[in-house]
Parts: sequence; C-alpha cells; structure tokens
Amino acid sequence: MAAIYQAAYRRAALFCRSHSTYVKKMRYLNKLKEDDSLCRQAQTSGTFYLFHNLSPFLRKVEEKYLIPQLSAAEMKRILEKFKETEQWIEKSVLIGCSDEHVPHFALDLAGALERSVIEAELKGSFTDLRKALFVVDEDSSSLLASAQALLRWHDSHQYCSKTGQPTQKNVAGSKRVCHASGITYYPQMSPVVIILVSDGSRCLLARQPSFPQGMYTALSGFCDIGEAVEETARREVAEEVGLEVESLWYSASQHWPFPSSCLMIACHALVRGQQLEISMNSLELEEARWFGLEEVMEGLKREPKSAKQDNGNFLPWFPPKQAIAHQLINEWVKQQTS
Ligand SMILES: NC(=O)c1ccc[n+]([C@@H]2O[C@H](COP(=O)([O-])OP(=O)(O)OC[C@H]3O[C@@H](n4cnc5c(N)ncnc54)[C@H](O)[C@@H]3O)[C@@H](O)[C@H]2O)c1
Ligand SMILES: [Mg+2]
Repeated sequence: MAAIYQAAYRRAALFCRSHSTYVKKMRYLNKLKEDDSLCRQAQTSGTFYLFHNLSPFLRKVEEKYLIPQLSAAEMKRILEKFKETEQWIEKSVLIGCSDEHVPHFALDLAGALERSVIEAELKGSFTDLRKALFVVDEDSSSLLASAQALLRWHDSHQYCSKTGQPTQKNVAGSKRVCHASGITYYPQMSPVVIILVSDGSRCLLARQPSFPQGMYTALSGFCDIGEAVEETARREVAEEVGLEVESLWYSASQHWPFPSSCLMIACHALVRGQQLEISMNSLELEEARWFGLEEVMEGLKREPKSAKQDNGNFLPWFPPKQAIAHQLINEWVKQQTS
C-alpha cells in the first residue's frame, strides 16, 4: 500500500516540478518579447532554425528527417564565411525556448545567401513546408508550422497599411510598429471552423476540386467578421451542404499554416433527423456524401499510395494524423464503437 502512495507522491511531485518549469519558461519568453535588449542578448546564446523563402532546412539522417538547430557561433561563422553581415541575425524571430531557457529563433536567409550554398555547407536541404510537416516528428511539425507562419507574417507586413511607411519589428518579432502613425501590428491568424457532421450513425465528408484524388475531409470555413464559432459552424454547414445543425460540441484546436496561418477550431455536429438530404454547393465542393462506420474505418487505414484502383478510380482516404480533421474522424469512430 505504502508503495502505491509513494508512487502517487512521486507523480504529484513530478507534476509540480514540471508545472513550475513550464510557468518559468512562459514568463521568460514573455519577458523576451517585451524587452528588446534582453532579447538581443538572448540572440547571442540562442539556437537558430533556418528557412529559405519560407522553406525549412531539414537534414536526413538514416531514414529520419531532423531539423538542425544552429548555435549563435555557428550562425556567425556561416554569415562571415559567405561575407554577409551579422546584421542578418536581427531579422530572426523568437519561436520558443528550452526548459533550460536556451531561446530558439527562426531566420529566413533568402536575400542573404544562395539556397544551394547553405545546403552544401550544412548538408541538408530546404524543403517545402507541405512536405516537411509530414516527415518530421509531431513536436517538430508544430514548431515548423508556427515558425514559418511568423516569418511569413513579417515578410508580408513590411509597410504600414495606413501611412505606407516601413514598419519596424521588435527584436523578438512579436510585433511591428509604424513610427509615423504609432500603429502597432501583431501577428494574425484567421479563425476557421472545421465541423464533422453526423446523423448519429453516419458522418459527412466532402471533397474540394483542388484536393488530391480520393481524399475526403470534414467541412470547414473561415469565420466571417463578428461571428461566433457556433454561428460559423451553422452557416458553413448550411452553405456547403444545405443541412441544419442541431447540436454542436467542441473537440480541439490546431494552428494550420496553409494557405497562411489559420486557427482551426474543430467541432462535432449533429444534424436534424428529418432532414438528411445533402444539397451540395458545387461552387465550393466537388462531392459531399454520407460515410458509414465501416467505410470510415477502412479509409483511416488507407495510405494515399494504395488508394488508386486498377480501373483508375480512387478509394476514399482521409487527411494524415497531423491534420485536426484526422483527429475528428478518429473521435467519431471511437464514439460509434464505444
Ligand atoms: N488541418 C485540417 O485538418 C484542415 C481541414 C480542412 C481545411 N483546412 C484549412 O481550412 C481552411 C479553410 O477551409 P475552406 O477552404 O473550406 O474555407 P471556406 O469554405 O471558407 O472557403 C474558402 C474561401 O473563403 C474565402 N475567405 C474568407 N475569409 C478568408 C480568409 N481569411 N483567408 C482566405 N480565404 C478566405 C475565400 O474566398 C476562400 O476561397 C483552408 O485553408 C484549409 O487549408 C484544414
Ligand atoms: Mg469550406
């Protein structure tokens, strides 16, 4: 019995310790965002993730893709070797820190150094984010997605939209200021609601014409200005498939970097029993239909590569586990089978 209590005590102690590590880390990051001189100093002891034209730098080691972190000294060496000034470090943005408070920065070297030159020097390659996200581990993929989103935001917010004057980033890159108008700009995400509609025993999945062949996913749509999440969900389901949502419950959320920084808010929805006929909006969708449990379970197991049949048709497959749509579909299967 005593051993059980000891184990519980150890778990509780561990929780408290990790909790306080987390709190300290968040407070340190917040300080770096607010204090330019502290952040500038942190750049000299931090590590750097490299991008080129928004493509992250990856290195393949055996069968694994890793994202190398360069030390500040290594960054300095490379910039000097290729006759670039250290000023480039100023363009980096803060993307996190380790539990030991080693800050992590992301830096896009397009404009400073040729892509192939860095690739040869560091023995890796700049990889399109659409591929990179799916070959690295889960933690690395969310780090790459948010780092790229922040770099993209800075790249497209160089000028004040009111005065047309250049904006200046703070050292951490958590904001940009127009000194002519005094306006401060903060990085933005567009909220999108993704809804897995069910009638109780089937779920509704759809395709847009631009999707890879055979891929189906849950319905989704950008929030209109002024809308609550519930209103967006009801409107999108009505607009895209002509059904009325009866009840809605939240599942989880995810940052999604395509086409640029969306906050995906994932929900399950039940539609009214009497009214299950889909009336698809063919301007937005190519196909929308009900899927039974068995077909969904098979689709979850299917790899895109194995979806093509001999007759040229494609069997249904669903987004990979990195996409929140996958989680919604998985949860629905669990609800049906529990
Ligand atoms: N991670 C996932 O699991 C997952 C699954 C499905 C969709 N998504 C993402 O959700 C996003 C939205 O889905 P959708 O295409 O169904 O949306 P949607 O049904 O709202 O239609 C897209 C259209 O909305 C308009 N629009 C309105 N506000 C916009 C904004 N802020 N940015 C861009 N376009 C805007 C544009 O005309 C665009 O063509 C897509 O970018 C997609 O990548 C992610
Ligand atoms: Mg949509």
